[in-house]
Amino acid sequence: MDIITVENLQKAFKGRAVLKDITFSVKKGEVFGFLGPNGAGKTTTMRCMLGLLRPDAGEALVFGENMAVSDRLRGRIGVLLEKDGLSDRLTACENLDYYARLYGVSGRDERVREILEFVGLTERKDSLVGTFSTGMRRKLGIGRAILHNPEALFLDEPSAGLDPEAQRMVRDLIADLSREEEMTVVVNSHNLDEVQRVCSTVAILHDGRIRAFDTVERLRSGGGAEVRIVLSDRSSAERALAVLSAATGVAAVSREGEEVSARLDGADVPTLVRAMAEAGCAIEEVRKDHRSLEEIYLSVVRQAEGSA
Ligand SMILES: Nc1ncnc2c1ncn2[C@@H]1O[C@H](COP(=O)(O)OP(=O)(O)OP(=O)(O)O)[C@@H](O)[C@H]1O
Repeated sequence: MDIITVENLQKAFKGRAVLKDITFSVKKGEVFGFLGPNGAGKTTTMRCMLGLLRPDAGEALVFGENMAVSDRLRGRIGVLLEKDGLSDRLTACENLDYYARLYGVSGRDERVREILEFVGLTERKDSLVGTFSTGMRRKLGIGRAILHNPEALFLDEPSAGLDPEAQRMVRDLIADLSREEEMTVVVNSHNLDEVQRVCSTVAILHDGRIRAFDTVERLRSGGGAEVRIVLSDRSSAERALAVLSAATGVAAVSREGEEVSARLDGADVPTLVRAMAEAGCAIEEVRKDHRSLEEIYLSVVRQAEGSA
């Protein structure tokens, strides 16, 4: 079931087209990563989805409705934008309590305690938010966004400016929300490693258009996985090279000493390993690699720049 549908979205600021034609959808329970260079239009798209900005054409629907006109949807979504809505002059606990009242959360005290625990801030619950590090503040911001148990969560650059440990905590929080709460999560991000680790689906935005949109798994295995085989000796490697060259579904083969590499185009690894073993190759190690999301992102963006 699609929770979010964005269709042919267009938006210009002062006559400059920022979103030229944006179409994608997000299914229930997915963690969707929205990627793109600075200024590509990620935040603008998110603001259109949230009903904070009116598109010039096209539509962005959440739970089948336009958020700009359907206020009752607010309780079903959680949002953490660049401005996190937390007050420096209140403690972590008081901030959450304020929002719990605003959302009419039942069992307020218990829920605030639960959220503080979930984001790992129980020990700092009585500290003023103004004294928090960027990472602690971000965690509390995520806690604030999920306080009312939303079905869908929108995060704009959740790990920007965080050190690696805090980035990891944010990543783990997102993964937990998806796994344990089956929350649908939309993440705008520049952090390709984070997206590769937590997102199930991604869209790559460049110059106001979607240049790639697929599951992370399919994107990474598209364009051919590569298999590397280490043989025990050189004659085995030469034999393996001959077997792989003759096999169907192998796009390219090369050898370097005792190591043979093959780019796959339909062939599966167990069949190739069996064929090499039958030809008497002494195999030490077999490793299959997929392209990283970073490689895919860079090639998509470069291709888009080349065609612009
Ligand atoms: N309210 C506005 N008025 C004028 N221009 C705007 C407005 N909001 C965004 N823009 C412009 O639209 C473009 C896209 O901005 P947006 O913030 O959506 O990009 P982004 O992909 O989120 O970038 P970043 O990764 O840097 O956050 C930018 O050139 C920005 O200056």
